[in-house]
Amino acid sequence: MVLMELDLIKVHGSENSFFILDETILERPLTEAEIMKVTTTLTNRETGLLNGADGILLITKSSQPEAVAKMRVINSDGSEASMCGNGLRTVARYLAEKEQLDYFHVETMHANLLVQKTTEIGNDVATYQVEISPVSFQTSTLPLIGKGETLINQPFKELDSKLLFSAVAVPNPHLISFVDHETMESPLLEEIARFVNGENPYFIDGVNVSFVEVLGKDQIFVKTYERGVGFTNACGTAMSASSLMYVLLKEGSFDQKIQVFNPGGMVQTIVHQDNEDNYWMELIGNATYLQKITLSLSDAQKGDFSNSQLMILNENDAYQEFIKEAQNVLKKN
Ligand SMILES: N[C@@H](CCC[C@H](N)C(=O)O)C(=O)O
Repeated sequence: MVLMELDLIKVHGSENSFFILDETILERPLTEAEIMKVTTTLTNRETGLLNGADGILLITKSSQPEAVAKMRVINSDGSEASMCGNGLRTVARYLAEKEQLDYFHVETMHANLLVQKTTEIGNDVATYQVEISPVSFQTSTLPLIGKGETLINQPFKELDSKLLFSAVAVPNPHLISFVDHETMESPLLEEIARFVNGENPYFIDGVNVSFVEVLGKDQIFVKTYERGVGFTNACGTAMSASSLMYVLLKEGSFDQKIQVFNPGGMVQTIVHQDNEDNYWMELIGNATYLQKITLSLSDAQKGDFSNSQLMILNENDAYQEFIKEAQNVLKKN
């Protein structure tokens, strides 16, 4: 029997890390069971490939005439998410280079999103700009049960007695609270996130939970505990949703660049509102390749990486340099 080979690229967007797996170049599509097994095995932080990752970004054929391909997002626990902002930047780069395009649509679970190559955010840092939409404040879209039609900057006493929370789908579900520095550093985010991602009566499908600290005019810091993963260095949809809340609730403005710092670096966002009162965001940041890996499907499922072929790419030094400079700018302000 001929073994089916998988070509993977380990990538990161703000150190939110993934394996890109292009199913369109395989001999046959993977079964759902294979996708689940490969994801949980490769991404495991202790036993996975190259210290694991936060998920798999699966590229499949699109059924939509305007889209170049479809991106599926599989969290490290094997659950499927509707969107991934940091991941979409890296998929945009992969498809841009494969198809020789600079500006195109990628199909995601709920929308075809516009992506484009853009001016480098730092020296030699491949940078992509992606659309984050559709946005909904209807609690039924997250879903969030028992808290009315919307929850925007309101108390949620079952989670905390003092904080105010906003629930927004972009379209994956986010729960956001603006906090002070001391609260940001406390164990509260993890406690709340574990509760709403375990058996609970409110978020029956779980939710990504973020604390946001305002650092200055158009500068925020966002830390996220992701549904299906746990703490990640950054979550692109969370940073976009947090930017929207910053514009709606704090001193941010529409159509203005916001710098969003996160434990893995920094991105830029722009929040827009159209004539029909719909919101959408642009997320701008790195799309960094770390390694290219070839291994058989059966080894990927077994977690045997001894026969895998590895090519290390030298892009991360430029990214680390960019982070150093971004943090210096922050210190000076
Ligand atoms: N890290 C991603 C979001 C990935 C999906 C999320 N864990 C979910 O289940 O909704 C991002 O950059 O947006």
